[in-house]
Amino acid sequence: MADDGMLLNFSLPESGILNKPKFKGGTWKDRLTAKKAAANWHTKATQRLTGEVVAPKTSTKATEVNLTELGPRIQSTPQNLDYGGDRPAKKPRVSGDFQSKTADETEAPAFRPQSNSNVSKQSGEKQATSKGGKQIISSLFSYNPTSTTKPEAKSRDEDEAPLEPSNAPLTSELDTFTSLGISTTLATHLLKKMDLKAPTAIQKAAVSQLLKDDSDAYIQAETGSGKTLAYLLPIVQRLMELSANMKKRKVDDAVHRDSGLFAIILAPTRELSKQIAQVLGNLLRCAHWLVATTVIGGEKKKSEKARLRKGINILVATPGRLADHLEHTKALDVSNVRWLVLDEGDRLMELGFEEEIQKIVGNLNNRMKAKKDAASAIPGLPEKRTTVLCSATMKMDVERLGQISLKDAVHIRPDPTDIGQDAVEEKDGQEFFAPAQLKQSFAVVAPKLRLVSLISFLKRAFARKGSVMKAIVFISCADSVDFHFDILAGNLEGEEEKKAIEASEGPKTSDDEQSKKALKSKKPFSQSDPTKLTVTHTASLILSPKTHTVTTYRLHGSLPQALRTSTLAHFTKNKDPAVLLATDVASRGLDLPNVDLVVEFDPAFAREDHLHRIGRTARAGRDGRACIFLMPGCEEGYVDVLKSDRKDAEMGVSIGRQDADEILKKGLVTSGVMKDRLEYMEKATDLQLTIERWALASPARLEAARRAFQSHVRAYATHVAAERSYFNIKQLHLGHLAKAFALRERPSGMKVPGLRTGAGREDKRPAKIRGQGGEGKGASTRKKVELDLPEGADVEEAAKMRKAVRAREKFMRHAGLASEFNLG
Ligand SMILES: Nc1ncnc2c1ncn2[C@@H]1O[C@H](COP(=O)(O)OP(=O)(O)OP(=O)(O)O)[C@@H](O)[C@H]1O
Repeated sequence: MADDGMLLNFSLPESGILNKPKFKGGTWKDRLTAKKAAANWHTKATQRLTGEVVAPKTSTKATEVNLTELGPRIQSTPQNLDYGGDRPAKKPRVSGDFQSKTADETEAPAFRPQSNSNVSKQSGEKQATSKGGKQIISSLFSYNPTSTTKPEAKSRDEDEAPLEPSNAPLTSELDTFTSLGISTTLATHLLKKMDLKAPTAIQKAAVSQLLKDDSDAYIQAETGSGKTLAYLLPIVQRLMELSANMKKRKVDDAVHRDSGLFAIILAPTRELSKQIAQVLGNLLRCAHWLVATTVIGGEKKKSEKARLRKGINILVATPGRLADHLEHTKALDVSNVRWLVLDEGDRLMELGFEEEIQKIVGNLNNRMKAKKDAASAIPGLPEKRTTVLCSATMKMDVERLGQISLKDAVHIRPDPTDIGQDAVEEKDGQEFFAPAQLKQSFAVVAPKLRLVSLISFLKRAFARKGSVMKAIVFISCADSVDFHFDILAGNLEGEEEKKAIEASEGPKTSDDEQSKKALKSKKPFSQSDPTKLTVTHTASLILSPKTHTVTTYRLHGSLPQALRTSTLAHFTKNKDPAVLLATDVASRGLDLPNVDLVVEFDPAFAREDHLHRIGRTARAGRDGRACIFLMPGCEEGYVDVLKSDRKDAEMGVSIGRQDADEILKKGLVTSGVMKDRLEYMEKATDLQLTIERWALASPARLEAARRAFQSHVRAYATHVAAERSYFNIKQLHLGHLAKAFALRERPSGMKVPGLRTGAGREDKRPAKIRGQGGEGKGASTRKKVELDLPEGADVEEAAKMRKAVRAREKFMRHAGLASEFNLG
């Protein structure tokens, strides 16, 4: 089969499986090692077949590898993890150490499907020779750690009816927009032009409060509950009233673009800012004399300045860019600003925008005071400015941010009776949950099986047209997004590509071939090397079933802004099935239609981020599914965090659980009938080997795979301290993980030139200087990222958390993520 010499030993040896094989070839050391491995396997198989119980050893002696730039020494074999249960310290075997062997001469059973799959999983790792470099080719199904969790008896079934939604519009006849104080004109516009019949619970609470008085407010509600309109509606309503008053008093015709800037909305990402501006634009169609615009960077400042000069009433901005304009754009007069909204306030804080926000607030205060002194305020304009903070998740940072910009803020939350729930018992005021109707599950997948399991999972999800229209897969870093995009994009080149598709689907009929040909013709990029950053979407050969095409997309902060925008727009408009591979740039606030599945392939760095990620589905009362991939061992402890997402946990609603075996069977054995019980292993192995060969075939791809692996490990080291017991880098089996990046080399020897530093960013200056806000001079004065310290956290814990945040910040810069959040 393979030119890499991998032998898949599917048939039972004639001498019987319990007879010891003979060892030939290689050096005496290799023969001895192989003999020992086979003897060990032989003993275990005998014990199992004779019913003898083998007590698993819980620890393995770790072999340490020093992965450059990772900081702490990381062990290639994790501590305290049961990798096969009875294995002595494993010395990685390297194919280059062997002399060339024929398939017949290869003895250690790498992948040995037998009647007892447990036995096959205990079989030894296998090495093979390759022309040239040293390679480790391990079997996918051997030495995998065993899971520590069991499916719960009362788990929510996939096909079960969803629970009552908690973020849907209200259904009572009494709950109308007009009953909240919204004018008939605006309410009619909402109904007729935006198809919004009734407010959601948070809109009901926020609109009535913000129309009633000018107190600062903190709006907190689940993801997808309509918070954007919850703050936009009262602002637009108040401005429409102001305009009507001016007309009545004959002060002026009405409010127009030169009347002044009345409201500023700040958001942490450009994508979110654009989305808010779009909702606002739709709203303002019924008040065309009000003008809104965005200043978010990513385009020439000159054109932003020109728009500001023309006059605007509402501004949507990212903090860095706004601070910059406040300093350098004279035309920007903020003396009339009476509403300041900080959307995703906790994120703004977390990414170190505190200084910019302080600068902005200070500037607004000064200009407002100066204007008052000049007694030239517009009649009817509120005396004081209202600051509104909006987020689905609340942390200490947000409260700190509140202290600098919010005074005696009213905490606005949905009335529990409106969302069919009892009042939530608050623990330190920090309770936030996933939407009730969201079906959550977790997949326990060993590191080696991650890549094939992801492909299988997505194949299964998109198998039936209409079952999943759109999915988002969250990946920790941009390099890894690119690597997985290249694979899903079907960029496996010619024969290999065909083999991978066949491996994952079985042989094709001529009709199938035709449909695949049609798919191929859609491919817009070169087949030879990793796709260029200019390609962000393409038909996915590997995911597309015979009946329809699945398009794969990628999105991360290292892409040029114009491309980020066009990619999202394309994904949004695409009416056919599509999957978006994205970093956390897509986790906050984005309202992408028809997303019915979120996959957290890499768990989020913190629970709050996880809630925002899964909140991209199950929005505004619609159904949705979310699945998180966890590795066997300590990561499975994260299920407790998943349980804490649910208000209904006490009602016995549990989180569904899937195993890699199940995922592979469902995704790869598409005929529905397995030829034998181990067919899925064969298919998974073929798929994995094809991808490995594809990666090996080009130095550029290999480098991309290495880069992805290293960035992934770096990212892994940046989980918040509070969750590091689940995501413990010392427990990470780097060798096994490397396989999920199609690598056949030791992590310790890996050299990755040119790790991503934010390529594709328009602003190439260092993050420090970019921190000045675009046209900055000198070094940044940005403060260190502040922490989400729980009350009573001790000094040691605080230090740990600080370190984690710093590491995360450093990683973000390294991985080009800083630009995702416009840290400059
Ligand atoms: N009253 C309503 N009736 C029906 N749909 C609504 C209503 N209000 C908002 N929506 C829709 O709900 C979806 C989510 O709204 P929005 O993006 O404002 O949620 P959010 O609470 O800000 O979410 P996140 O926390 O993820 O940012 C949007 O598609 C929006 O059009």
